[in-house]
Amino acid sequence: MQTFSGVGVAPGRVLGPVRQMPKPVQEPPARLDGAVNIPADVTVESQGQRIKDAAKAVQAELRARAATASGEGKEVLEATALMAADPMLVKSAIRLLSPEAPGGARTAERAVWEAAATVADSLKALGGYMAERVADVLDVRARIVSELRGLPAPGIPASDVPFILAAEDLAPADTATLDPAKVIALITSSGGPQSHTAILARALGLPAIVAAPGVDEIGDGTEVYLDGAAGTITVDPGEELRLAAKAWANQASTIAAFSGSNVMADGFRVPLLANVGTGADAVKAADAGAEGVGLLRTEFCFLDRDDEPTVEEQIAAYGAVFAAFPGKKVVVRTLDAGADKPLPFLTNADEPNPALGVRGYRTDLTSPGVLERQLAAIAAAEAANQAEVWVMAPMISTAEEAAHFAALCSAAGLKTPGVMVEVPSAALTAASVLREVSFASLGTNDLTQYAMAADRQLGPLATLNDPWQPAVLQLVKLTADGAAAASAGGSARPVGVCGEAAADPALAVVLVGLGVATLSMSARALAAVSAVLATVTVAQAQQLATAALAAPSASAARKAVRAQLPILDELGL
Ligand SMILES: C=C(OP(=O)(O)O)C(=O)O
Ligand SMILES: [Mg+2]
Repeated sequence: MQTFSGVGVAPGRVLGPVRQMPKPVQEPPARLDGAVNIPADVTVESQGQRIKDAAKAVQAELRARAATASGEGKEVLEATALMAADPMLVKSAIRLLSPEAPGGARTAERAVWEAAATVADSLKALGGYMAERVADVLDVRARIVSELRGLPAPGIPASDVPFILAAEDLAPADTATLDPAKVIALITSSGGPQSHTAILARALGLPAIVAAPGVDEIGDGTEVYLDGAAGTITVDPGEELRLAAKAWANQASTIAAFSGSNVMADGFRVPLLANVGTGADAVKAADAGAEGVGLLRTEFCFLDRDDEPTVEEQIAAYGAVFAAFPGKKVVVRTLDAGADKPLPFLTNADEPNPALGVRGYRTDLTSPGVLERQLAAIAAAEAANQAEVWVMAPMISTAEEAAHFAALCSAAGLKTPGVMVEVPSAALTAASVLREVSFASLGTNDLTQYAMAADRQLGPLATLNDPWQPAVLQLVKLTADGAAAASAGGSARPVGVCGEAAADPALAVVLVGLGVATLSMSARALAAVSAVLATVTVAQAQQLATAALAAPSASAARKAVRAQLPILDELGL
């Protein structure tokens, strides 16, 4: 039995066939020249026919998928299918094959590439609804070029049977097309525990393993067993593992749904909130019992566009989230563009070191006005809804930045300003940072990458990029202690956690023991985290936190804490 190992980022034991995520389509070389001789049997006519056939094949494939889809997905597939055989696109591609075309003859692939780029540019220039179709044109282009090359279509593979999706890594945009009814687990050769694959897996409740070298080479259709807690993948599993997967499926359904009010064994309340990116996520989170939203990733509302959303568009997007939580807390994070979440209208793609670049709150330096307009939109959406809105800035490094952000919030009429603590300098100076604002939320994903100087997206660094690292836990403690000092004699400055650490039930116990007041996670994790917190008192959580802080390594900390929480094994977590 061949095995692969990586970093388990979402628990679960499942068995199924692997499907590989096709590699992104590469741009075809610019044009035919002396180096690429056209074989004698290749004529403009034969190339033109190839383009027509490829466009038709893509259309047929999309139509077939639309026939089995429903709702919004069906509409999108139908619209894309129409675009695939659009005579305008096919005709202008064929025109570019001719030696008389401006710039000379092109290969069929290149002609499609350029023709679609021209269509995309004109749609963009039209703006509004038309501009929103640009992504569809580029999707169709990638599909036709893949068809011409005889390669699998880009994007998450279509399949009639449930499968385990294997990839090098997944991008935030892949979220939209991933059907959790078909994809039963995720395995990637790259990415770390805080990568978007990991975040996506937890959001969808899918078992997942990242940073497992070689899994992007497993053949399509190969049956594998994976254990998301252990981080192992076994090819051609035997009967024993088949039974283990079955047992897990039975056990997983025994965790009680979250009641909507998280209480520890001694009656202490630690509100469990949800991380969301859109109004649809917020509705799901409210249904799952979330006590509010601890992180609204506003950039997730605008990932598919390259211009700044208007204030009206923003009001609608935030309002949809607020409407799902009347009377409850919703913490909005202002745009966190840059590094792993590039937004073309805010970030410079040529930065040599994007994680240390102009990202998050720092984009206010290079694109003044965007933050003020966003705060105005948040305030307007708040006025139109009943949610209790808190606002925080990502990537705050100093007390001065915190004070500036608080002043901007106050000018916009937003009463509860806060900061994300995800840069070690903010944790180290938490008392002065928190004197400037009303609350803090620990972004343990970035705090870990910056504390350990390990890019959160890099597979080989996944062991460093682990929020159980005692250095990260020290920074969490410093933040909680600093907030307590800033609050002394005045109003309380609560510290929450909204990084992925909060979704790990064992680590959630440690975080509470370190003084964290609220935990925010993907809605899928609420039930498991609540079930585990219900078995410990605050005093026990503090003892476990002390043990974790004293451990010599992340794995020793995890092991020491897990050994004291028998409920984890009982629930298969
Ligand atoms: C919650 C966080 O933000 P993001 O993952 O969106 O960077 C974090 O850094 O922990
Ligand atoms: Mg972050």
